[in-house]
Amino acid sequence: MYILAIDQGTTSSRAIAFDQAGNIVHIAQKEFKQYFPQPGWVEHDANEIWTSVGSVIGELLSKLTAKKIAAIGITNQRETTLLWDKNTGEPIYHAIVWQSRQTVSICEEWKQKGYSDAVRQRTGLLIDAYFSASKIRWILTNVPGAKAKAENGELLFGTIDTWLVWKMTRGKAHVTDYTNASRTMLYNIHTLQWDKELLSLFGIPESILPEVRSCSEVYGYTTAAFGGEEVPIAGIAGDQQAALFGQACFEAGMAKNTYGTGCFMLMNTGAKAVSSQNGLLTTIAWGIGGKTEYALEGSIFVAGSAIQWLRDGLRILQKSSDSEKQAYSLASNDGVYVVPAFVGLGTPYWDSDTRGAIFGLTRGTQREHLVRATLEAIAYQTKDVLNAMQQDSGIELKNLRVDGGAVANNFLMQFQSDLLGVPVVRPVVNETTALGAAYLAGLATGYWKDRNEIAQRWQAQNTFTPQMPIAETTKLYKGWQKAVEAARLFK
Ligand SMILES: Nc1ncnc2c1ncn2[C@@H]1O[C@H](COP(=O)(O)OP(=O)(O)O)[C@@H](O)[C@H]1O
Ligand SMILES: O=P(O)(O)OC[C@H](O)CO
Repeated sequence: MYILAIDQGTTSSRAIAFDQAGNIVHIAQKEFKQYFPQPGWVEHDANEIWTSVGSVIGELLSKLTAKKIAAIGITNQRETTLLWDKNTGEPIYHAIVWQSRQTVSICEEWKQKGYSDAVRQRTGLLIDAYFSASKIRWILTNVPGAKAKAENGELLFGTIDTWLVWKMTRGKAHVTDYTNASRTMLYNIHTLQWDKELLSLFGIPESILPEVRSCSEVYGYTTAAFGGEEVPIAGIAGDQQAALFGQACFEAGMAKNTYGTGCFMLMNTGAKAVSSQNGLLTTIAWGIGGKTEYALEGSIFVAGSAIQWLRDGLRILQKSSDSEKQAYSLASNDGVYVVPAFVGLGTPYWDSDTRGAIFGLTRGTQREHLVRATLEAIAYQTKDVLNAMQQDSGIELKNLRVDGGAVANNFLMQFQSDLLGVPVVRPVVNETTALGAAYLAGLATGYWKDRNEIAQRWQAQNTFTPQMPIAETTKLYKGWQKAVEAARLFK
């Protein structure tokens, strides 16, 4: 028997079957369309997401058969917001993606009305277009008839986990989990309830919200998509929390960084919700068996997507992986810095208006410099986040567990370790997000016994240790800080 994880990410959907040892048995992946209706807006068609998920599940079932699947775990791009008609099941607007900036003015208004403290204290977040609340508000305001339908109880809201479970159970379950709820800006992470006061301030009716459940329990059973097999859907977590779980960061003080489209560093803070003074988010790591654990999170909006920009925008790379060789072809960045603030800056700046910039160009600058500087920017942004994290938690990081598409890049990993001054550890199974979701589903159904069993299975594939003299990394990092400061002046 296997556990099936569905990882519904920003650019692609994956289905992965894991065996008892936590190894990948089969994997299927499908990209889907990104919509950019206006500058700074990012949207998805939720039906296309569902089709892509159906297609990867179908591909896997053609190899495995549904009878061999013991349970399903779901993990998803977080915050991305969808409203659909309860009766017809049709979305009333595209899903507004986490990266999208179309609700910046709504957030500005909420800040001016003085809601920031309440939001921070109750949800652990800051008011930003990143989170679901302003996206819901935008749809209710801008889609004709949406407000009336919502008030009549005819609309349902969901992040993508909710949409997938609803589709897979044919509308029987309208649920989410603590981690996804904690990214809506509507959920009180201390009392574990939708916050009625925030809902009323934001004009969002509670009737559209899903029921919030733990991360590891049976929410419902599949129907048609599995050839009629009733397979339990038994784990849900937002992708960054799932990766923290898949990396077996079970002790307070353990942290992981995922290098995908963006970069997300989460540190487990145990039963304590640590509030940040340095632009980090306080969020739910997971809630299992009546116990809630928390995390501090630093969110970097542009990481791997800056490499995609080099490839598809500037067209100076053929493949993302070519970036490693090009970076290594230079002995240094020769003073060139790229600030990839394409959709503003997240932690610790939370600055929606700054845009990308390049500094330090000379007549001798070559494309390799841009490639190297872009990779370095991913590592510098991670250092910004870790500095904030160490200050807020008072914890000195012992090592950083890493995962995501861009960790294949050895230049990036080595530079990251040099810059942070701690070992950077890449695990054998890089699909930690899916693995985390599989573990949550497997724990709920007795496929795995407990977390100890999982922690023992975690294995390092490669450890990068600091090599560069501290004087050099200090100088490089100062250059980055100057570059960010200068980029922020240009608005
Ligand atoms: N060798 C590499 N070097 C640098 N970046 C890479 C490399 N391979 C993949 N990437 C980047 O990693 C990202 C894909 O990672 P993935 O974890 O699949 O992202 P997501 O889950 O956000 O869709 C892409 O943005 C891509 O540019
Ligand atoms: O789909 P990813 O891996 O880019 O992750 C997106 C994050 O969940 C956004 O908060």
